[in-house]
Amino acid sequence: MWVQGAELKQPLKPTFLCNPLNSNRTRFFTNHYQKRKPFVVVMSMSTKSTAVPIMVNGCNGKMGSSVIMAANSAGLQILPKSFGPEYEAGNTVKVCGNEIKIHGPSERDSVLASLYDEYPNMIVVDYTLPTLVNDNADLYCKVGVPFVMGTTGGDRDRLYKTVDDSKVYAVISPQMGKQVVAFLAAMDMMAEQFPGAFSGYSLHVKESHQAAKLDTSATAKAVISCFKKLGVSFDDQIEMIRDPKEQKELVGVPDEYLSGHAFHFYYLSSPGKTVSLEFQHNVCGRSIYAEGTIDAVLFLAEKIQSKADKRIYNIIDILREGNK
Ligand SMILES: NC(=O)C1=CN([C@@H]2O[C@H](COP(=O)(O)OP(=O)(O)OC[C@H]3O[C@@H](n4cnc5c(N)ncnc54)[C@H](O)[C@@H]3O)[C@@H](O)[C@H]2O)C=CC1
Ligand SMILES: O=C(O)C1=N[C@H](C(=O)O)C[C@H](O)C1
Repeated sequence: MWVQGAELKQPLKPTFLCNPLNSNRTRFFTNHYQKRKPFVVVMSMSTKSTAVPIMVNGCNGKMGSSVIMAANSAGLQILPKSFGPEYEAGNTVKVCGNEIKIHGPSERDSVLASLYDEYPNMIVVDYTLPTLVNDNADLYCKVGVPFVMGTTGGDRDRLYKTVDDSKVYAVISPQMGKQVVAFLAAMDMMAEQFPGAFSGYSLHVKESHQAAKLDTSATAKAVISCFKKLGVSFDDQIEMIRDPKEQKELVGVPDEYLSGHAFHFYYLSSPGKTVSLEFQHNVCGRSIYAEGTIDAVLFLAEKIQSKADKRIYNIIDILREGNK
């Protein structure tokens, strides 16, 4: 990893962008990256390669296919079966050169049990739908197969309880982008260090995601909970932008990323509106999450091998251990 500083002539507004030119690298830029000299942090994806077998559920979705592409590069073994909707059951799809058979909801249990029998060191990666989170996690826990849950939504308390009760190893994170998670962790530390520091301030939050995203940003909700600990009152709705025309015109999403982006804006203002602070983290494409997911798989494989006592992890655990 290398870090290069550049003189900042305007206040720092952290903006996160995937570097579209190189899927294995990501960059932190100050705001308006096209116009200003960047303050750049470049991180290379882990080069550690191991043939951990993974089953990617939702393999032909945006995240599923990005994970498979990253898994190919990392040398993981992609198992040839995936959960999908009933109407796709029996189809074989080709994802980044891997032929994968889709299995519908009615055959999930037997397919997973026999696959786990054949590949006892397999790990499941789940990027399906918010409505499937709990049913899928229940099944992974029933069979006893470790998993990485990237899918957002569902009943999160129930999810953690199921995994905790089953003692299955899992990484659960609605945000797999390690650099975005680092920002979230910093917010959390700020909230712990300075509870109430923004007492009386009001907050407006705007998020833009591809039109197909069904739920409100889980990341925005996590950032808001930190602001609340800092004393900010937030009884407003998160402003969700799902219309591609607005995405281009209001928040400047590049055309090529209308189908896959995550832009987040947080506007804080003091009582009387004499002080304002703004934060944003903007991601184009899926590679940041796919790379974080591969790191999560490798991390989990190590934890399983070392028979770690702790069973449930998040991306902050991975960031911490990766930085030792
Ligand atoms: N944790 C993270 O960092 C990130 C999480 N996400 C979350 O991942 C999830 C998927 O996102 P995308 O890939 O963008 O969505 P997508 O719509 O492109 O993919 C969804 C996939 O689920 C599959 N699916 C539909 N019905 C199914 C069923 N009954 N059983 C199994 N699979 C079924 C679809 O065939 C498709 O492959 C969403 O919850 C999203 O919020 C997305 C990006 C990053
Ligand atoms: O669906 C997405 O795209 C994303 N979902 C996650 C969320 O809801 O926070 C992470 C990121 O925003 C992309």
